[in-house]
Amino acid sequence: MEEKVIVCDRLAKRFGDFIATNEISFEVNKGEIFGFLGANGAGKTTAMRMLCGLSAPTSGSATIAGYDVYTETEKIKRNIGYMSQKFSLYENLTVLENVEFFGGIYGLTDQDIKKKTEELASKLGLKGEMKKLVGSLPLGWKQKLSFSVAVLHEPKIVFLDEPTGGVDPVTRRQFWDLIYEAADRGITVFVTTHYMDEAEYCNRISIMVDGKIEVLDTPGNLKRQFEADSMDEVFYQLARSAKRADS
Ligand SMILES: Nc1ncnc2c1ncn2[C@@H]1O[C@H](COP(=O)(O)OP(=O)(O)OP(=O)(O)O)[C@@H](O)[C@H]1O
Repeated sequence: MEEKVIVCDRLAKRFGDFIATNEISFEVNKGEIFGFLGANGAGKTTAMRMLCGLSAPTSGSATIAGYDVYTETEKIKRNIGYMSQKFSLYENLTVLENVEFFGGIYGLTDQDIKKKTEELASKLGLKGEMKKLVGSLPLGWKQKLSFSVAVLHEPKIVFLDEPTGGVDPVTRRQFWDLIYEAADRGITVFVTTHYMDEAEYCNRISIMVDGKIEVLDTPGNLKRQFEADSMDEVFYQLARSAKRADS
């Protein structure tokens, strides 16, 4: 049987009278790449914050790597990696200093950090750049580095919140090669994106509209269901029914 690393049942979050995430239910398997899509304001970030143990749900249940989102948030944090477009690396530290810093935060030994640093430098082709400030690197490199740092401690799940904003499809494709490698090692990838080429790369995707998950399936099945040639078309058909003002 497939190992379920995310199990979410009628998970909801209210802000006063407003229901940001409305009873969402789904499961994600070990090593799966799960795309979490929705228009602006659909409730993705709110849901992801609950799954990462950063915000208590109003109702429903969820376990992440077997740990409860109400009572075991510290254990959740130790077993996940997280990368977002907004928060990632320290721009005013060198590549090496960033890797050492996050390795330390994640509790890696000095020996592990050294080994991981060498692996990362060679895999990303950054051997000559380790002493450069992260701020001086092109955006695509920063994103790849940021992802590599988010999985430095081999977490069970890595959460990626719009990880590839602002780069071209070729650079996104290179980023996705890293995602596939991580998934092959058994790391589960939970990713939000607005780019439909990325949606096509996921094993399964859910699409949220106004706080609810409207559909959840493989990209191929969704295209068949909506008689669409692309995920763009599927997304458009669903998102145009959204009521929320900022969608
Ligand atoms: N702390 C809060 N208090 C009140 N309303 C909130 C709060 N956080 C989020 N919301 C509202 O909940 C809704 C969902 O927001 P959320 O950020 O989860 O959407 P999203 O799908 O991640 O959108 P985006 O793609 O723009 O990041 C929005 O209407 C937002 O204004």
